[in-house]
Amino acid sequence: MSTVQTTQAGLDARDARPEAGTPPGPRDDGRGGDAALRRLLHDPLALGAMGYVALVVVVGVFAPLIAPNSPNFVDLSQANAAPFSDGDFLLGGDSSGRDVLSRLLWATRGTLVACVIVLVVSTVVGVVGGLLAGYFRGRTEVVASWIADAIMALPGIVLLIALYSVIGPSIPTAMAVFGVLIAPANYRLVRAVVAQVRGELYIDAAKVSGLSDLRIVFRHVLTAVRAPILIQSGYVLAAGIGIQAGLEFLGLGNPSVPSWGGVLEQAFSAIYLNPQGVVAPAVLVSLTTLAFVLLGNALRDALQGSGRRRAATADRVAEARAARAARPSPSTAPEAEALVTVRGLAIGYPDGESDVRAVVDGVDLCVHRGEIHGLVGESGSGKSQTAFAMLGLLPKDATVLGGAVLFDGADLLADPRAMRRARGTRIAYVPQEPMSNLDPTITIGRQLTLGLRAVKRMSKDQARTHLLGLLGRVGIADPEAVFAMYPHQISGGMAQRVLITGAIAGDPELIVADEPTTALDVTVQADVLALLRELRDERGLGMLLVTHDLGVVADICDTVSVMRHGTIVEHQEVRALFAAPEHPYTRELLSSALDPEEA
Ligand SMILES: Nc1ncnc2c1ncn2[C@@H]1O[C@H](COP(=O)(O)OP(=O)(O)OP(=O)(O)O)[C@@H](O)[C@H]1O
Repeated sequence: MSTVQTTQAGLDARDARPEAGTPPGPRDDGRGGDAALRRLLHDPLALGAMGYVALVVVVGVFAPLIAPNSPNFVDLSQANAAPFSDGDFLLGGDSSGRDVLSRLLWATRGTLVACVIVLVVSTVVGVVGGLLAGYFRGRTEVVASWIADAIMALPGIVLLIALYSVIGPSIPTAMAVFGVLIAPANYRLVRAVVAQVRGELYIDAAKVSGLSDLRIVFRHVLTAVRAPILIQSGYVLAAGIGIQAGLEFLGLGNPSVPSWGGVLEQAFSAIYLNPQGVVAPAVLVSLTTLAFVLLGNALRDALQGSGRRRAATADRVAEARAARAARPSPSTAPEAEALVTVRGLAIGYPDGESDVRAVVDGVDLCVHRGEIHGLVGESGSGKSQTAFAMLGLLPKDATVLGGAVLFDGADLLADPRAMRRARGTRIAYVPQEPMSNLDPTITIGRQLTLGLRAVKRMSKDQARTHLLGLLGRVGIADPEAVFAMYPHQISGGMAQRVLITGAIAGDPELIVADEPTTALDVTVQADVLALLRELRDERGLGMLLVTHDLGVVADICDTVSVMRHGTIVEHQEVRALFAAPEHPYTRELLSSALDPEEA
């Protein structure tokens, strides 16, 4: 593999891609940028790297004023003089008697120009290509990807040497060509981000509002690639320094123009006469490359959230937990005869740089056998987070700040093994979006069988017979046919019945259903609710039903907890709640449900 290919592979591997699912751009508001800058300015390595790069730039710009001599000034008495010897030249002289320090200072300009050329060419070619390919897809993407693959297949260093024979010693041209050679790294990065952003609903909304493709690309899509490209730039600059110094070292530069690689090559030729001579140019090239790599890393950490940030958040989590533990604690005993009891549940998420925001704060509730308990409240009140905590399905960045989920004598939050044992067999889940919870690549029968056999010892045939019976029970007219179908071949209502089949297949005692009818049309909603009620009656199941719909609560629930801003404001039997709501928020909720104009 050539040097350029190696560099390119390195650029790809270092991968400045945003974390999966979170293209930074569209979510970057001004505050995000400010927070990233603050993080950068608090990172000592980043500060050191930025300080060093700033120094190099200043030296490059003011080289004529700073350098003690002109780069081609000769003092033969200083030929091959060692650095810091008694002569006039601080870093000694090269084999022609020229001042090494002055040559290095003057060469900084050429190096900076070379870096800018590589950066501009690789960014313009890569970003434009990636934007076009990722946004328009189809033939544009096929052609652009073919060109990118072809460029990546070129033996870069050989090409640059061959170029020398055609254009002569022109480092700017060679660096422009090098920019094109590494542009595919930017192209791939941008194309991947754009392909992801393109599917977002706000892009569809922009199209519908009549914005032209060009404006959508510049206003919405380009912002999404800003951060990854910025991160990649550090690595591109580092690669540019290495390649420029390499070409000069091979003697492919203009000998009359001073360069770091040229000084290194001269020192290397005279290594037996003046071994220390190689140190200064080698250190300069290495330090500058290192500074750009560190800057790239620091930008990545600052823009994507760093370990320091996580550590700071961990401190705040510990503080929040300690503060909660210090409060007078409610009972930690399970409710008498309850199937599951939630006590003082508190869940937090990182907020800003180092804070933790509680989104569920001291929730108490319980569900008995044969009871359907509704958890109702406005959007964002913390209903789903409560349900996810009971299932051990909280997202990675969520933190349990306190509380317990007591089930069969164990606290499922404190005992992950008990949670694993209970989930799928004794506690099951019915999700909101039936279609997105079925794997489109395998048949309904296969995924139901896989799920069932993961929790129950059964042969494939036994599982099939059991599942076909259940599919019939949940109202699927032709279970055999549906068993062999893929998810896209069935309707949303059927998909929800399939998921309910999966939930009851392990014979659970508790079902947690998160808005199980929200994604369905009204008649199918009624059928699914009736099915859940029948299953409760038949099997004596306990059910926690998360919903924002008071109609659903009135239709199916026995008891209800009303949630607002992460806490339960009222707990009642359903009839009592509708007849005499106690909390002002419940009254507000009921009146807006009865009067849709107000809602
Ligand atoms: N991954 C996350 N990171 C940060 N905050 C989150 C995350 N997931 C949820 N939240 C926050 O937690 C709060 C409660 O969310 P939750 O999904 O439980 O609301 P909900 O009551 O179920 O509402 P909805 O019916 O709209 O889903 C919200 O303020 C939400 O912004």
